[in-house]
Amino acid sequence: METVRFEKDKLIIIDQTKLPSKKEFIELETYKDVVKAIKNMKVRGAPAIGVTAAFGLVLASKNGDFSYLKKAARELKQTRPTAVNLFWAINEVLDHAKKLDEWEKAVRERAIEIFKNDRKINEKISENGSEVISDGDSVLTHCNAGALATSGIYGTALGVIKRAKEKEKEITVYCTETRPVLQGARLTAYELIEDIEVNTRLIVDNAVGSVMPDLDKVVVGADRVLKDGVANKIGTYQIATLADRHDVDFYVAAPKSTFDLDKSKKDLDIEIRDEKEIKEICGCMITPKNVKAHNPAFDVTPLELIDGIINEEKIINPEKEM
Ligand SMILES: CSC[C@@H](O)[C@@H](O)C(=O)COP(=O)(O)O
Repeated sequence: METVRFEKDKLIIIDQTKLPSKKEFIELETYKDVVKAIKNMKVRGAPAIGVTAAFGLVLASKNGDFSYLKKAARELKQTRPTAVNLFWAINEVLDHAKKLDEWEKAVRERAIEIFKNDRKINEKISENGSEVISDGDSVLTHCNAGALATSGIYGTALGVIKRAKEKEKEITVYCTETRPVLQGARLTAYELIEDIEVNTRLIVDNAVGSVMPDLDKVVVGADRVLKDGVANKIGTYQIATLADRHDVDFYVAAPKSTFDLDKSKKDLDIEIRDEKEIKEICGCMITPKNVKAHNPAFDVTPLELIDGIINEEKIINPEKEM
């Protein structure tokens, strides 16, 4: 699954809004193209938007003017507010560029490094997380935290499942549709059956309570690990609450670049997306035209509902170690 690649001074991404019906790649030639692609969710998922923004800066650096690079960084930071990886990756590239005289070269070097490291980190998260999955487990995941949400190959939460499957553990994966953008129905279901080839059951979001008694584990990704909770796709908090009620272990898989432990829930800017995402399906209005919809894209799960946060180093017990 190739989410992002940088080739001949162009950024090539798979258009995630078209999946699974079309596997279409688009070429981004300027940082403005990258801004649009992130806003429109052609690329999405915390690590993937970080990596894409880093390459957006490479495209901006071709202009040769450092103030243009800083302008690009400001605009890229305004695309989506919640996932910290976006801000982390942009700051990493800028800091590296400031250190070297040949700043254009530095921008490119750091962006490529972030991309390559993300792949290695995903592999480590997947290996660490695969240890919590037992043979015969039924595991639920929400949204898409797979290869498509990262630089590729493993992903985070889906990487845990992929690695467990590689270790020949028999697993059944329940995946939620994840309204309103349907990352679960379109992207996770696709990765689970096409790439991971695991026994998969797609469920509507409202079915989580009904299947919870049959589950052994929940594994999700994260957009920001805060000192008092984990921000992830809207609906994660209610899944964690149900898991707690049914004594099902709830895990978050996320790289250290998703950690922002100086901030707490009250500091978080939760993205509110266009109400059209709720009111329309495939461009067709399904609600009364004038109804007001409220569309927060993320929620925060308090640490006491989380049994472990799996990163590239270890599995953290959030209540004891954070
Ligand atoms: C490894 S991806 C982790 C998260 O970014 C993922 O779970 C998620 O919430 C994605 O939201 P999205 O709105 O699709 O960007």
